[in-house]
Amino acid sequence: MDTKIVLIIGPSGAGKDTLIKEAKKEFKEKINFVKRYITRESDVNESNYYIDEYAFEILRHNSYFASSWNAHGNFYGIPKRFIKNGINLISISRGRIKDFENLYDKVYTINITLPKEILKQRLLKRGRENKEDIEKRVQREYEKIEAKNLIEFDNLASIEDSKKNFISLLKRIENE
Ligand SMILES: Nc1ncnc2c1ncn2[C@@H]1O[C@H](COP(=O)(O)OP(=O)(O)OP(=O)(O)O)[C@@H](O)[C@H]1O
Repeated sequence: MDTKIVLIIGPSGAGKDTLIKEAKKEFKEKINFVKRYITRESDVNESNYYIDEYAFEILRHNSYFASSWNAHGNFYGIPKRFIKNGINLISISRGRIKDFENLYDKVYTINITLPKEILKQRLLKRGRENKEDIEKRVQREYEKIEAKNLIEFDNLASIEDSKKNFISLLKRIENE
């Protein structure tokens, strides 16, 4: 079985977590939902591994991570040894696509998209951030995505329909 990397990207509120959760229910251990190391405690919705900054730096220095980054003062890293044969699904920011393309032959990038107005409505409904924050998130402009195999995934449909489309997309990649 080939190693395939499926990267999930898209703006905040596009539906990345929702679709990944649905894929987990469908595929279970047939897909490797790749975990990460983080230099902070995981929140209740995450199942990542905590590591302190000192240990993180030693691992990073020794090329332990396929990809690592810093966001809001914390370090995140995806160990190379977490990548398995078959499909590996990883949610990351677009800035890290190249890390994986440099290391692995088969990398697919799925960009979850939504019109800004709908994005805003969904973020408001989710209610995790305040209005000002949401406005900033929605107005964020992104540069063109540079990816070898870029797949645009429109998440306008109902969760039920989008879930089906997302699962068939993953099955197509699995059988390619
Ligand atoms: N197809 C859909 N139809 C309607 N609502 C949806 C759909 N997909 C996701 N949502 C809702 O939109 C909100 C944002 O989705 P989600 O949290 O999965 O986005 P995200 O891309 O993971 O965001 P973030 O990057 O901020 O974590 C959630 O409240 C979710 O229930």
